[in-house]
This record gives sequence, C-alpha cells and structure tokens, in this order.
Amino acid sequence: MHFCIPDHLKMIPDVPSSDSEPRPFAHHTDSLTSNTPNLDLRPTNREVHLRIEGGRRLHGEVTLKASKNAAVALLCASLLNYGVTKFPNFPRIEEVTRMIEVLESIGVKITWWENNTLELRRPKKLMLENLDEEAARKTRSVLMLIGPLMRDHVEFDIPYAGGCKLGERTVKPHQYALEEFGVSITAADNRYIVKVDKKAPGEMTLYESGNTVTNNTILAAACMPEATFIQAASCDYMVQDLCYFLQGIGVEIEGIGTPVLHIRGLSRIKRNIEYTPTEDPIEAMFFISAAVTTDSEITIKRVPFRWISLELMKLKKMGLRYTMSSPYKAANGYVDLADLTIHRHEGKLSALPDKLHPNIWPGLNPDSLPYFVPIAGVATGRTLIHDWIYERRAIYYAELSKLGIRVELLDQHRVHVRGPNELVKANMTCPPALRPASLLLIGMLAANGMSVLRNIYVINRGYEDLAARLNMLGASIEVFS
Ligand SMILES: CC(=O)N[C@H]1[C@@H](OP(=O)(O)OP(=O)(O)OC[C@H]2O[C@@H](n3ccc(=O)[nH]c3=O)[C@H](O)[C@@H]2O)O[C@H](CO)[C@@H](O)[C@@H]1O
Ligand SMILES: C=C(OP(=O)(O)O)C(=O)O
Repeated sequence: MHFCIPDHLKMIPDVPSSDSEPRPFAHHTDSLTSNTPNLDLRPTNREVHLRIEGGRRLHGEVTLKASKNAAVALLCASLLNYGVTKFPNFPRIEEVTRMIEVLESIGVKITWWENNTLELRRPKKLMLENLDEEAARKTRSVLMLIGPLMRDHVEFDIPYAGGCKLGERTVKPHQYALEEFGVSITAADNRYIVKVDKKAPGEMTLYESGNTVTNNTILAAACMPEATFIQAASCDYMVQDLCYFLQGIGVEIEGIGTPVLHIRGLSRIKRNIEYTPTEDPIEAMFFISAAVTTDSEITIKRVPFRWISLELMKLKKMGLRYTMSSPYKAANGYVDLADLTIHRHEGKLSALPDKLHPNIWPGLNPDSLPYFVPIAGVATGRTLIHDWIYERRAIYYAELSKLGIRVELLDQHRVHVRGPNELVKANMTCPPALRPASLLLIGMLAANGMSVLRNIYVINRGYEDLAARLNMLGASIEVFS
C-alpha cells in the first residue's frame, strides 16, 4: 500500500494562512450564499440576514433538533443499505441539504415526509460520475463517502471537502485509516482519487481520535465481513448515533461510547430501517449560552445531558443554577434525555480560576467551548479559554469585542475574557465558521438596541430555523434578504 500525495496537497487549506496570497484549493468554500430562513430548502442565491432587537429576556421552552454532525454521518451510512432507510426527525439544515444534493446527484432517491422524516433509497448502481461538485465542496462530510463507497467501487474520486474555515484541517487521519482497508488516496486537480484493493485490517489504531475519521473507519469496517478492532476511536455523540444506526442494519458493534470498537460488518446489507437520530448536545449549548448571556430563564427540552455533563459541571461551578427533569429515552431507545431549565443568574456568575479547554468526549466538547465565550463575558472576573483543537477558531472569538465583551487574543489558540460587560449593538457579518458565527447572534440577543447580522448561511448549516425558535422564546428577530 502506498500514498503518493505531494506534500503541499496533504492538508485541506480551508483558510489561507497568515499570508494573504490565495493558496491552492483555498477557494472552494468561499461563496456560501445559498440559503433560506425557513423550511423551504431549495437553494437560492440570496444572502439572508438577521435584524435583532436585543436586550430582551428570553422565556418559555424550546425543543432540540437532531445534530448536524450525526445527520451527515447517517446520510453517508445510508449508502450501505440496499433497503429503504428512513430517518424521522431529521434536521432540515443547509448541511443536510448539501449532502442530499450530493446523494441525489449520484442516483439516490430522497423524499421528505411529514415529521421531518427523510427517506432514502439507493439505486443498485451509483452514478458517481454525476456527483454534484458544487454541493460537495461546501461540506467536509463528503469525506465520509469514501468509507461506504469502497465497498462496491474500485476507483472513484471526490472533490476536496469544505466545511467551517477554522485553519488547516488535516485529512491524513482519513488516509491512514482507510489505507488499512486497502484504500489508496492521491490528490490531483482539487480532488481525491481513491483506489481500492480491499483487505481486512484486523486490528488498527487511528492516527487521531477525530470524529469524522472515526465514522469513516466505522463505515469501512461495516463493509467487511471480517472483524475489525479500532483503537483510539472517538466516542463522541455523532459516533454513537452512527453506531446505533449501523446495529439496526445488522452490523455487529461492541464498545460504543468507548475508544475501542470491535466491528463485524456485512458484505451486503438490505434492510428496511427507521432510525431517529438523537437530539443535538451542541444545540443545547447554544440555547444555554443564549439564556445565560441574556440572563434569562428557559427550559430546553430533550437534552442528551450526558453528552454535555462536563459543560454543565463547569457552569455549576461558575454559579449557574439549573434544574433537570427525570431522564427519559430518546426516540431511538438508546440515549437518556432530560428537560433542562436554566435559571436566571442575576449577575452572580464568577469566572472559573482554571482554564477552559476542549477534549475528546467525555471531555468538554470542542464545539461546546465557543459557547463559554459570551458566558464568560457576563461572569465576574477573567476567564482563560484555550481552544487548542483548531488552528484559527479562537481568532473569531475576538469579534465579540465589537459587541462590548472584553476579549483579548493572547495567541491564535487562547483568549482572556473579562467580565461582566454591558453588551452593545453592532452591525456585523458572519465569519465563515458555524459556532463562532452563532456567538455573534447570542451577543446581539443580549445587546440593547437593533443589531444586524449579515449572511447567516453558515449558521443555517448547522441549526434549523433559529430565528423563529428564538422568537418563540421572546426574542425579536427579523429575517431579511
Ligand atoms: C461533521 C462533524 O462531525 N464535524 C465535527 C468533527 O469534525 P472533524 O472530525 O472533521 O474534525 P477534524 O478532523 O478537522 O478535527 C478537528 C481538529 O482537531 C484536531 N484533532 C482531532 C482529534 C485528535 O485526537 N487530535 C487532534 O488534534 C485535528 O487535527 C483538527 O485540527 O469534529 C470537530 C471536533 O470535535 C467538530 O468541531 C466538528 O463539528
Ligand atoms: C466545525 C464544524 O463543522 P464541520 O466539521 O462541518 O466543518 C462545526 O460543526 O462546528
């Protein structure tokens, strides 16, 4: 097995680094402009913006949707199944729409039914030559097509992946993992050329415990009738959701929720399956952060609380009061949920003396961390936030200073946030990264007066109908284009 990837092509340079010269392939996620504010998911070329009359307290209840990150993995996994796959309560978000465009372009028949149930029927033969490149380049999740496609295809290519612009994001872990299954990946002309000479890896270790690489590896292992042991797997929520679905179509998996997975797949799968993805722990963090930053009391329904248990503990130590209902099961029957009420803090939160940093689950989720920035902005004292995971995400946190939060960028990974602050209105454009963009929305909800947030495509990539759902909680947000 060999890779022949030239050094300069080994990473996806999704953001030109400190030099301002365009870098090769840096353009492919630039024009994220098609969006709609509601459930009409036909692509348009209009940019959509928000006008937010801030400074209102939120109140009432909001119910979580399923996560982007499980949804995209499940869409890729549906290719393994020649039967009918149905996903009730599927999130109607831009990222899902892009992946649907990709799957439809290669021949998958896809229908939305009521209750946001998405039905997928793959054809006998996929038309990979018709793959919708424009849609594919807007998401990083297309990388997870390689795992399922290697089952039936000996050679194919996929365009370079996009996703949030958070600095360089390596694809080497995907290459090294799939190499174990006899897959070679080379890069040329903005695409990955994939050649398959299938073999069973037996025991293997992941180069990084990343989420999408773990899912890609699981999908590859699910195609193999032989047993695969995967060490250093991510055991985060989207991996667990994928595993539960795969069990439903007959793949044997042991070790779900741990870093060691034992998988025995099937060379052909034909089952009619209905699997409901779990509610999104990161959307829960969005609403928690919105409640705390606006000093509001709200109830967030259907929270997969064990996936954010460390986040809740940190908040408790900052002085936040919250109450939780008795646990109950998610619709898929696996994950425990609870209704979480965040109580008003009335300005009594304190900064934690120790740094906040993300880790692989059960650590503090990398996508939860950003939501502590506005929270730290209303707590008394100085908080150190260390975002080691991405090369350039912390830089976006400094944008919150335009809304009156004192954020000092110490280096590209660390910020000091000093609080409490009186937030002020602003007119801003979303940065090209989902969680950092949604922080601006949270800040604007808390800032007195009329703020404008421009081009919210990136927020709609991951969250469904946020403006309407926040308005149900008493916010005043107008969507305009
Ligand atoms: C579709 C999906 O599920 N996307 C999520 C997934 O992206 P995804 O799994 O694609 O994340 P990446 O592979 O880009 O990893 C994120 C960053 O963490 C670094 N890294 C990761 C694992 C590790 O053990 N060591 C390490 O250093 C990587 O080098 C990279 O810089 O995980 C990210 C990190 O939780 C989340 O922000 C994304 O929302
Ligand atoms: C980084 C993220 O997404 P993606 O992996 O799709 O770029 C995110 O969801 O915060």
